[in-house]
Amino acid sequence: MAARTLYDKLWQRHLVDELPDGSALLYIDRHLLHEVTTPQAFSGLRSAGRKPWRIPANVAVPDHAVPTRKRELGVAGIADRVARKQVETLSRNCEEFGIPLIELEDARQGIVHVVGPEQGLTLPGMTIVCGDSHTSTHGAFATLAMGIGTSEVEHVLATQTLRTQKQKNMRVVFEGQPGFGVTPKDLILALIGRIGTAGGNGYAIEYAGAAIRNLSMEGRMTICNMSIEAGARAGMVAYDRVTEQYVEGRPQAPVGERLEQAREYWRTLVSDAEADFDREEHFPLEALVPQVTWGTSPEMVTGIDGKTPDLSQLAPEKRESARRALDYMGLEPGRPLKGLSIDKVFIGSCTNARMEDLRAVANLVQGQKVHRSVKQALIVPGSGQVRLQAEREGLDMIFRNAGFEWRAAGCSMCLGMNDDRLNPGERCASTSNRNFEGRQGKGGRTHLMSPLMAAAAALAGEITDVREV
Ligand SMILES: CC(C)[C@H](C(=O)O)[C@@H](O)C(=O)O
Ligand code: SF4
Repeated sequence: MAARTLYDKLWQRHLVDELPDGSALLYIDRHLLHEVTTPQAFSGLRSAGRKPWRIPANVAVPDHAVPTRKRELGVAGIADRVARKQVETLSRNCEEFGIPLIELEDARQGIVHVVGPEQGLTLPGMTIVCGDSHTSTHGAFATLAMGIGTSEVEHVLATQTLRTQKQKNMRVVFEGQPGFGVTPKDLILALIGRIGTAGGNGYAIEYAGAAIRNLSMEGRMTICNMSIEAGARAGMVAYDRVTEQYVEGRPQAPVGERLEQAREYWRTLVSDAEADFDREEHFPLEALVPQVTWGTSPEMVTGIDGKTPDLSQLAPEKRESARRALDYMGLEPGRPLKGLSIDKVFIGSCTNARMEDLRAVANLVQGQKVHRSVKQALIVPGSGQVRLQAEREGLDMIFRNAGFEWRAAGCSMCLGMNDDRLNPGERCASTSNRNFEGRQGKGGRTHLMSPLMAAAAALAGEITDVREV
C-alpha cells in the first residue's frame, strides 16, 4: 500500500461512503455533547420520531453555562434563566433519549474536552465529534476529532455518521527545544501568529518534531486545542509511548485482552515515513519567547519582548483590522506589551486547565501575592477530577493564600455564558483560546497567554516576562 499520513489512515478506516458531490460519510466512534449546541438536535430527533443510532457512543456533560461557585446548590444555583434552562434541557433530553450524562453534581463533571480524555472516552484511533469547535483537542490522541454544528449533531445522533469533506494534509514540524518559560501554549500561539487564523483552512494538521515527542499528553492537547484557531479542520499528534501510558487505566479504557488488541491497532497510528504532505511548516523553537496577544484575533500575537504593531509598517490589507483591534483594546500602536496593567486574570479553559498547568502556576505563585491592583484572579480547574487532584496536592491552598479564587470546573470566563465575566473596558490576562471582541464579556479586553505568563501577570499586576520573575 502507498505510504499514508495519520490523517489518511484515520479517514480511510472510518470511511463509509463517498458521495457524488465529493463529500464523504464517516463513521463516528465517539460523540460528546454539551448544553449549548444540542437542544435543537434533540428537538429534531423528537419531531422526526427518530432514536439515537448507538447510544453508548454518546456522552453528555454541561460545561459552558455552569456556575463555578455554590455548586452544592446544583441546577437551582444557576441564577441566569437562560443558563439554567440550557443545563436542565440537557438533562431532560439525555433522560428521554437514554444518552449517558455526567451531571452537574457528578465529581467527573468538567469541560467536555478535559473530561473526554480524562475518563478514557477519548481513545486513540477514534473519530470523535462534538458540537464544539475545540473538539480538535482530542486529536492529541491520534484521533480524527472535529467540531460540528447543531444540525450535524442531530445527524450523528440519528445515523452515527458525519457527512464531511476530506482535507489536505499539513505537517507542522517544531524543530529544537523551547527554552525556559516557553510552553506548549506559546508554540501554538506563535504558529498561529505565523500562518494566521486562515493559515490552516482546508487542512488537517499533524504536529510533529522532537518538541512534540517530548511533550506530555496535556501539552499536546493544548496545542491541538487551538488548531481551530489556526483555521484547520483538525489537529493531531501521532500515537507513541506517551499516549499509551496516558490511556492505560482510564475509567473507560479497554483492559486485558481487549487492550492488547486495541494497542495493535493504536501502534499503526503514525504517518508512514514516506507519506507525502500537501504542505509542511518548519518552526524552529530555539529563539521562541513567551507569547502574548495584543489584538482581537489569536493571530494578533507577539513575543513578550514585542510591541503592538506600528500601523505604517503593516501590509495595507492588515492595517485597518489592526487599527480597529488596537482601538478596541485601548492600546496605542508601537507600545511594548510588557508593563501593561491588567484588571483580571483567568487561568482556566479547555486549553489550559489541567494538572500540569495548575502545578506550574502553583510552583510560581507559592508564597507570593496577587498584586493589589488586580481586581479578580480566577483559577478554574478543567474538571472535577482536576479540582480534586489539585486539592489532594494542596494546590488550592497555595492559590488561595496567594489571593486567587479557586472555583469549580467549567468554561467559566473563557466566554461570557455564565456568571464569570469581564466588565466593559477591563483588561484580562487569560489562558483561554479566543480574544474576540466581547468574548469574555461585553467590552472586555483579552490578552491570551500561557498559564505561567498569566500567573506572572497576576503577581506583577501587569503583563510581564515570566522568565524574569
Ligand atoms: C459554545 C460553543 C459552540 C463554542 C464553540 O464551538 O467553540 C464555545 O465552546 C467556544 O469556545 O466558542
Ligand atoms: S473552555 Fe472555552 S474554548 Fe473550551 S469549550 Fe469552553 S468555551 Fe469553548
